[in-house]
Amino acid sequence: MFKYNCQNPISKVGISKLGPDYEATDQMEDAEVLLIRSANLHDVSLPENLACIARAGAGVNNIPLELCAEHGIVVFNTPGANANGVKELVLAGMLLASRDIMGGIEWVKSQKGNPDVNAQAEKQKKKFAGCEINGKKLGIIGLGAIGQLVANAATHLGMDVYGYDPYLSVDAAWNLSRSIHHIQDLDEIYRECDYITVHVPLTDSTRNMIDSRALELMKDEVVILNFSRDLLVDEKALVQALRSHKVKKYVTDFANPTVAGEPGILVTPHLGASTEESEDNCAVMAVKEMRDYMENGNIKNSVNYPSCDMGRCLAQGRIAINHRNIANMLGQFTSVLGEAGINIADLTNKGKDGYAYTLIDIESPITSDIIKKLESIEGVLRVRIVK
Ligand SMILES: NC(=O)C1=CN([C@@H]2O[C@H](COP(=O)(O)OP(=O)(O)OC[C@H]3O[C@@H](n4cnc5c(N)ncnc54)[C@H](O)[C@@H]3O)[C@@H](O)[C@H]2O)C=CC1
Ligand SMILES: O=C(O)C(=O)COP(=O)(O)O
Repeated sequence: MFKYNCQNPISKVGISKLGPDYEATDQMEDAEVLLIRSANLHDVSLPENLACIARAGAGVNNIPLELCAEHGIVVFNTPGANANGVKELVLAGMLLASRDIMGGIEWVKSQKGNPDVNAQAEKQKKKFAGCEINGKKLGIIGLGAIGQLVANAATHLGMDVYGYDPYLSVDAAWNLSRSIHHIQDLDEIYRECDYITVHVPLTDSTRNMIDSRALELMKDEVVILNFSRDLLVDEKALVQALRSHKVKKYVTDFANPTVAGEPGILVTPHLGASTEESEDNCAVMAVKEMRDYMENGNIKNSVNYPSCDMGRCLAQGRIAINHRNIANMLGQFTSVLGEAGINIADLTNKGKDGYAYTLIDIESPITSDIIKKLESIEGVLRVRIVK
């Protein structure tokens, strides 16, 4: 039986996929598995027996990834599972920024009971008029799961799309419409585009990427959309740019004291992934990844450990070892098992950056002594008996 704890509400469709071997606990410290969305785990102490964290969503800036890796805790996310939900809100954001749709709706609301509202509306409507997005240049920073959906949809809406992503995967490139201009120099996006939308993860290297220098390069009356993370934008500089009419509108999904109530800023309360479909997709994928790890030791879509797949264990037993990505680890593992007379049926070892992971199928039962020996090898972070 595995104990799991949810730090955020997780869709019932996902929870229903857990099966009888999983028991919910309200006590985070008892959990072997955490299922989360945006809960901030940077300031909490992680449970002693925590084996993995499954983030039902894309962004993992709320999780101390390095600390988790150091403790042999594998962190998963669900790439692409909520991308369509975000794409649709980005499209809505572009339209809301182009005409004063919100202002117009509010005006009509304020006319409740006015028998002359129809005639008045015809007079007032010019206040809320705007422009079309058809034919405008859209710059997309980050062409991952969301960026590529936004790019393709925008081309269908008649926009001239400029995309920038220095780490673009081959798969992502295949998915992109051929009419999208592949931009090598980010400044070109800043200089050329009427709408700029950012779809990169928040990391130390992307923090504040839209700063006062970037804002200065932009066209007058640019519209900026941020459905990624608020800290990607220097929002104090952005407010100045709005007040001086350099920026026409800022559309953001992240409420904070700098943007709340500021004229020219449209803020939604982190609604990008809050659709039934995205919530279900993310939860189902998170549960699937987590179960494959807990039950088989396999790793798919981890953000701090390498992928590793040995299928289901058909041997007598399986050991999972999380360790540093350094020389001679495998040799030491096989020596310990060999000295104990345990034959290895199968073995996989994968490394990613500073961390590595080894799965070993064995043909006889393992004892706590052998586990202790494996744990005491320099560089081993965690040993888990999967079967
Ligand atoms: N508002 C919301 O509810 C949601 C927000 N998000 C945010 O959106 C971000 C992106 O999500 P996905 O597209 O699903 O992630 P993804 O991982 O599929 O795509 C991110 C892309 O950014 C690119 N990238 C990284 N650094 C870059 C840089 N310096 N310049 C240009 N491109 C760069 C990567 O190569 C990758 O293609 C997430 O990290 C998260 O912060 C994601 C889902 C929902
Ligand atoms: O997936 C992401 O990165 C998101 O920002 C969505 O967050 P949420 O699951 O709605 O708290």
